[in-house]
Amino acid sequence: MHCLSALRSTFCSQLPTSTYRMLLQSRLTPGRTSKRDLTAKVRSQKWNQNIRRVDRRNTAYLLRHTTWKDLVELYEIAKPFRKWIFLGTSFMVVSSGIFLIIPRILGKLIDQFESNPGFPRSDTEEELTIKIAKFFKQHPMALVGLLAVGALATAAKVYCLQIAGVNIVGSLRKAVYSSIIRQDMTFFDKNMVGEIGSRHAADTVIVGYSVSSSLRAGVRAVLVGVGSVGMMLMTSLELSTVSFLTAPIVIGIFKMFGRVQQQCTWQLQEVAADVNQTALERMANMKTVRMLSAEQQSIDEYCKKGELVLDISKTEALAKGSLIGSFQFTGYSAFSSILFYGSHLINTGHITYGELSSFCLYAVLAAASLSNISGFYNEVMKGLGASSRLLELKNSQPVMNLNQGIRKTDIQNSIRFENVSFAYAGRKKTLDNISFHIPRGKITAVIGPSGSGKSSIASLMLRLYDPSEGKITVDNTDLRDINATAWRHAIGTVGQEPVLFTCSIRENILLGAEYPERISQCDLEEAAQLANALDFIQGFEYGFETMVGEHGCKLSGGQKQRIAIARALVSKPKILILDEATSALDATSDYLIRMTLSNLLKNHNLTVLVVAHRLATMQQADQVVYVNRGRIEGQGTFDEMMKVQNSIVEQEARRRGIPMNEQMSKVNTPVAYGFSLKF
Ligand SMILES: Nc1ncnc2c1ncn2[C@@H]1O[C@H](COP(=O)(O)OP(=O)(O)OP(=O)(O)O)[C@@H](O)[C@H]1O
Repeated sequence: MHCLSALRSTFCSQLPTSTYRMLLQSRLTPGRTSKRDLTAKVRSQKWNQNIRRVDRRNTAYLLRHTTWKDLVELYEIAKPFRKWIFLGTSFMVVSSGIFLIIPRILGKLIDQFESNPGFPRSDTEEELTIKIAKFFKQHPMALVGLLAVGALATAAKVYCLQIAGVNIVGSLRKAVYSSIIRQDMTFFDKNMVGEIGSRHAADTVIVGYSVSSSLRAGVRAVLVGVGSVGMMLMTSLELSTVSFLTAPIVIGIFKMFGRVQQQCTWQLQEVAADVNQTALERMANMKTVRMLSAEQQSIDEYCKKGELVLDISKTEALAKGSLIGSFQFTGYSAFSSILFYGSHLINTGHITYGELSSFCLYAVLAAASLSNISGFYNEVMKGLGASSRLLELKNSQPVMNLNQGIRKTDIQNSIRFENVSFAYAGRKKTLDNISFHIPRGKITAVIGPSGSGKSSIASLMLRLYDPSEGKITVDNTDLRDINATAWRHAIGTVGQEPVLFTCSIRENILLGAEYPERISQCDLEEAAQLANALDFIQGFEYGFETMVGEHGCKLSGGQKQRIAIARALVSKPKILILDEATSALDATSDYLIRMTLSNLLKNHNLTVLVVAHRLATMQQADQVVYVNRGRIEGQGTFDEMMKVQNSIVEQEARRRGIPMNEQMSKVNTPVAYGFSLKF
């Protein structure tokens, strides 16, 4: 459970995957119709009237995706644990065998104790069970011993199959998580992280339940069911015929109500994932909900979706109730018929009291098995549906292989964007035929209005996405041919908003290292010192071991930012990508961060791409690239850009409402950094 909740929190914390990818924790489907769409359609319909139609769609979807290939694949995952499965099944055969023979022996014992006129009917009836019954009559403790062996075999069976189940689900969960974390960024653009997370968590629980409890109960039910029916036939053919007459009725009832129940259960899983997603999203962004006073709105939305769950649950409960009620009616009717007809057979000397008793016990066992088999069928189908979705996630192949290609960790000359165009999935071109170069050891500032494509350029340089057209080269090697993992490790990245994970400061900083185990305390402190973070970290009671809270909520904005900078620097990268934040920090934090980066850029001969929002940053750059609506509209040094009539830099300043002369005069004072522009 602990592991599960950890996974759930990993998934559902809604941390941007691009950040995670940038930090290269990827060491470790193409999108389909969103379930949200399905839910929206379902909501817009009157459930009680249309449930069959909607459910069929869903069932069709699930069954279409449940193939024998899935079973084969599940078997492959289960293969390493076949020893446990074999042991468990063997113990199951032993325990089922013992408990199947007991009613027959008890029947014979009853006949031995009773002065039964029909017992034994002939010498040939000195069958094995009679001999065993006689033995147990003389040695009653042996019967207790046999029962104890049966119980021990049952306990061993449960243990072995549970271990097998837990291991199989663990392997499946790991495989699916590894696959999700390696997907292309497009996958996360198309799919809602909360929904994938809750599906991953919920589906693995369902598969886990199916392969451990349900499968165990199901196989036992089949064994006991077949055995009981066999024993019923052996005990009395006439009574068996009466009992089996009820079978078509039971099957009919199961078909009628069982299917509706099954469909409702599947539908519930879909809707529950959506409700879960809504709740998690709001809870993860509580500050924003509070600031917008959107509490009531959030509750209303949650309740609205909850009503849908209630609607489906009502139908499910009705089907379930009808199923159980009908089973009970049929069962008791069949049992009464057996007793009536059985007493008639005793009177006519066809069977003995003991045989009627055995038969009744076997009939109860058979009925219980039938009910367990139907439950087993439901659970297995549910498990197959869930596993097919998990396998779909597991087998989804990302276009970009993270660990293939040339390992490049530095540049000799430059990075070049050559006629690069790029569009996000389902969007128009974000970047349109852009060409520029980022020389080694120089600072390149990309400027431009909001939404013009600056951060997208940074994403392409990090190889979070590949260009749709044109190419990016690193010393004449196409970036597509370069090992993405190694390349990203070579680049220190500070994003627009600092993203911290729910762990200690040390762990957050080490996320930036390719080999965290090789980073010494000295390296860690050096990175923190460079990022101007060492003083405040050492001021905390637990220093580097201080937990930062969810999304770093226990730290100030400036502290988060500086830890993010330390994380970018801990591996001593030669290339830096800095995306200036557009929201304001307090002037002092802003100044500290600015000075930190300024010193870093001056003294470390780094190749830097900075998405700049402030003039001070632009002024520090060796070249400035102006992007507007996805096109490059100006390029040159800061001074060159300033000389241009109605210069772009001036336009930028004016657009931001900053008088040029005032801005330039204050460029090196703390006040200059307080107006909004920062890393
Ligand atoms: N993951 C995404 N999926 C789809 N569209 C996206 C995605 N990220 C950005 N966009 C779109 O691409 C365009 C450029 O976005 P980008 O973030 O590169 O702009 P920007 O210049 O960095 O903006 P800002 O200065 O406001 O940060 C915008 O229209 C944006 O809506």
